[in-house]
Amino acid sequence: MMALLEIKNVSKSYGSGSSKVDVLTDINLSVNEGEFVAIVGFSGSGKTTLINMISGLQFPDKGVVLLHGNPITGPGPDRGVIFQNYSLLPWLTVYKNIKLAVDEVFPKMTRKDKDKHIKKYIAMVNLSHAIEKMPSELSGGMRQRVSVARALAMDPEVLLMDEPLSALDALTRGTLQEEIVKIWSQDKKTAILITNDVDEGILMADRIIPLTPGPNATLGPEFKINFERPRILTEINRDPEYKRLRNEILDYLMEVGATRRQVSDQKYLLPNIQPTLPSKSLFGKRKKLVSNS
Ligand SMILES: Nc1ncnc2c1ncn2[C@@H]1O[C@H](COP(=O)(O)OP(=O)(O)OP(=O)(O)O)[C@@H](O)[C@H]1O
Repeated sequence: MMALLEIKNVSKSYGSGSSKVDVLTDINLSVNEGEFVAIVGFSGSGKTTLINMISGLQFPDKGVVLLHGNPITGPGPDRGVIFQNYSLLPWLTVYKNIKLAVDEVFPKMTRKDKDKHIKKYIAMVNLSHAIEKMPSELSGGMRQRVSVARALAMDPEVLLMDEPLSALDALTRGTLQEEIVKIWSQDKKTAILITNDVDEGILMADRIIPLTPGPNATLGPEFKINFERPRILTEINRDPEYKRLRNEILDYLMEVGATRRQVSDQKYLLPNIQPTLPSKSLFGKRKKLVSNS
């Protein structure tokens, strides 16, 4: 069987000359239709870069990313992305944020069907009561749910999730984890989840693949997650196999993390430089350098 998605010998760097950083090196991954794969890794190791190359927002320097055997040339409705930062349009209601995406993917759908379709996904993430609200009137968890509903309403073949739940409180996070898995299994989607949370990976995925720390981050050995579905967190928490697996993955991550630190400690001596911020006084209120989207 041909894999739905194939990443072959992919490498990606940023910058050039002496400031060149080799972020990802020789990434190989093959994902079958209907699979749920979680990639866990350290912050800054290149997880977002990897997901961007699958979604078609960025391209490899070396190697290829194939979908159904064809190289990915850009973003497409076959891949739905759920980002970490919601990315909703602030001037549109919940309904209209989702409608905008649905209009784009299903231009021929009748108004009535479209309305039904949009409302179905809003109900699925339990936001029917907030359908006419603006993003500014919603909590972070609710915004993230809109973003989940929007990605699902586009009915993509592959669901790409870039730490979609990391900004949420534990309770909301747990609910959304369950909702995403439920929809994935009902709608027979293929899912790739990027996360820094091993427990999240164990709860949701069929396989966990670690991304080693950068630079030159690469995918490590895979860990199969064989717990029956539906998985109930409180139940698998008590399973000795859960503890064993969790420790095995964490041990692996710590080991590659520690090795990497040793290597980089020897290699680079970082100069002790304080950044100069464009503020009036060094001790005054810091100016906000980047605005949140
Ligand atoms: N456009 C860019 N130009 C230069 N360097 C970049 C660019 N984008 C990312 N990087 C660098 O590449 C590395 C990997 O970034 P990336 O965002 O893919 O990592 P990540 O694992 O998703 O990080 P995090 O977990 O913090 O979100 C980082 O060191 C980052 O500083």
